[in-house]
Amino acid sequence: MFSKCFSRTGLFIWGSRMETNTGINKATSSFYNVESRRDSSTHTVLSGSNKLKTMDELHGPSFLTSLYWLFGKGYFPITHQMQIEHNKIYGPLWKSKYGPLVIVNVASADLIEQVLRQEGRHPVRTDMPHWRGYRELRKQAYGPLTEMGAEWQRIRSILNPRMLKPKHVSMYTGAINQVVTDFIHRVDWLREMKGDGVMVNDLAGELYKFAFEGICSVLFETRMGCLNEHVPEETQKFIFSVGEMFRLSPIIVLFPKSVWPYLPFWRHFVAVWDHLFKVAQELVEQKIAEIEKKVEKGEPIEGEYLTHLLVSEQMSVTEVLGSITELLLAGVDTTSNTISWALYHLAREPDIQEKLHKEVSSICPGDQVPTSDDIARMPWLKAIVKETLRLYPVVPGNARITVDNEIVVGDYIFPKKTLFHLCHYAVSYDEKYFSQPYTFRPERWLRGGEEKNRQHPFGSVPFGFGIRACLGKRVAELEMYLILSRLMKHFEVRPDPSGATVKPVTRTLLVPASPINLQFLDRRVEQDNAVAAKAEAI
Ligand code: HEM
Repeated sequence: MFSKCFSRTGLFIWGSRMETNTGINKATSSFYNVESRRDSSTHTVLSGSNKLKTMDELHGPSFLTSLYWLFGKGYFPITHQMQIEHNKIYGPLWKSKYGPLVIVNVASADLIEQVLRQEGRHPVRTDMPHWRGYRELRKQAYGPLTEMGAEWQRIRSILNPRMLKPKHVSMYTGAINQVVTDFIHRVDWLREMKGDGVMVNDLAGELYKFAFEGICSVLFETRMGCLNEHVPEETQKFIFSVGEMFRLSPIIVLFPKSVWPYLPFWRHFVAVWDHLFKVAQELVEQKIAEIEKKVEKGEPIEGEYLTHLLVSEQMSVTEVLGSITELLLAGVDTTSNTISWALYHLAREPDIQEKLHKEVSSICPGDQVPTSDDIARMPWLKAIVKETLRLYPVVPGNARITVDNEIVVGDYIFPKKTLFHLCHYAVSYDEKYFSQPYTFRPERWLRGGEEKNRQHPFGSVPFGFGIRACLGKRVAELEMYLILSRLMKHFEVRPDPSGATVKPVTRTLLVPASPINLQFLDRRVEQDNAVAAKAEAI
């Protein structure tokens, strides 16, 4: 039973696979001068002057030991931490057994680079049976997260340009800035109504609404009212459904597919997916109706993401719906949690916050609202986001599966269909790559700095790597930069006076284990008081 669960994925990794036409990836084979080929995974392979070991020679915890770690020692909700502990015990390459399934864990930047650089034409993370199972059940199309092979490549080639090309992404600045303005009003309202004039409780919960509103404004050019005083029920339900889907995913995969229909939480899992697709479908239908009206009236059809997808007719409406649903769900918890962690640290590190406030105020003085051009001149802001993602990579463990080729990683040769778990969280906290790894030090990311020059390019890759890397990277960055810079202009953020520290847990994604509550002190009042004091003095 456990083999299926862990095999198929998502217990603690997001995965994908490598494909090449030859047996052993060319780059690696020439590096290792691999001449003789593995004839069975149980024998050591002689390759030129190098002796490659096989997977059988790789050590690691047994099935029972792994179960003990997860459920006996309580690492199931903190599998990111288990990466660090196992790295200490077994070194940077070890295998974990779950019944007949074997996962190869990779916890060094060099070895992760080797795995990722051997990525084939159609990388796939994992087969995601539970997510794909829902789509099969409801006859829905796969999107970029769940599709594979040549079909995946086709979808990405359609979805990529308006998500990743800087000239397109910068066009979303106005829409996102309006959402930021509404978020600031909401912070004002929350402080007044619920926080004794300063506190905002459960910041991550509030930022989910921001992120949902933000991604909807990008995809649909529509406002959802998530940041109104009274949040629409549908929106609340959507955000709740995303959270439930991520929470249930690692539980569902514990069971073989054949028993899913009999599990009480499978019904709940299907219901939350139904809601995600329903919301996306309503938005897509609304857009189709808008376009049809314009066509009838002979008006030009202008618009960004969804309009372009529908008008270009490169995908069927069902395919558009499959992709839009996945973009929506990928766009909520990811950015919101990263912004929460950034603010959490800024509140605890007043010097870092002050430096950011100065940077933003000097580039955008007075009431000037930061734009994407302004952001390009804010290296401290960017360094803060990078450092936040190093300490809290939303995807703490990514993956790749070799599908139809053997590859060499380190001193080992791995057969096809090997599942590699890329332990990004462990690497982020490794002293080899980052000095004072547990300290929030954005300066390590500043260009020209000594530490930056020494950095390993695969030390922190929070958005993944290669052609299967995050589709929303540029939009996510723009959202995070625009909101953090504006919040800094308006507020000084201070920690929860109760002194509560917040730790992360892994629920597919890395999220805060408890609510992040922060004080937001109004800088506008301070500025007004300073002006008044100056006037009085004169
Ligand atoms: C802080 C924000 C975010 C982080 C850290 C993040 C991180 C990641 C990572 C690590 C992957 C896997 C990449 C790989 O396997 O190499 C991924 C995939 C993906 N992300 Fe993001 N993401 C973020 C925000 C977003 C947003 C806002 C969207 C939607 C607009 C999005 C959409 C996607 C999609 C669709 C994929 C699947 C791509 C594919 O398999 O082809 N992400 N993301």
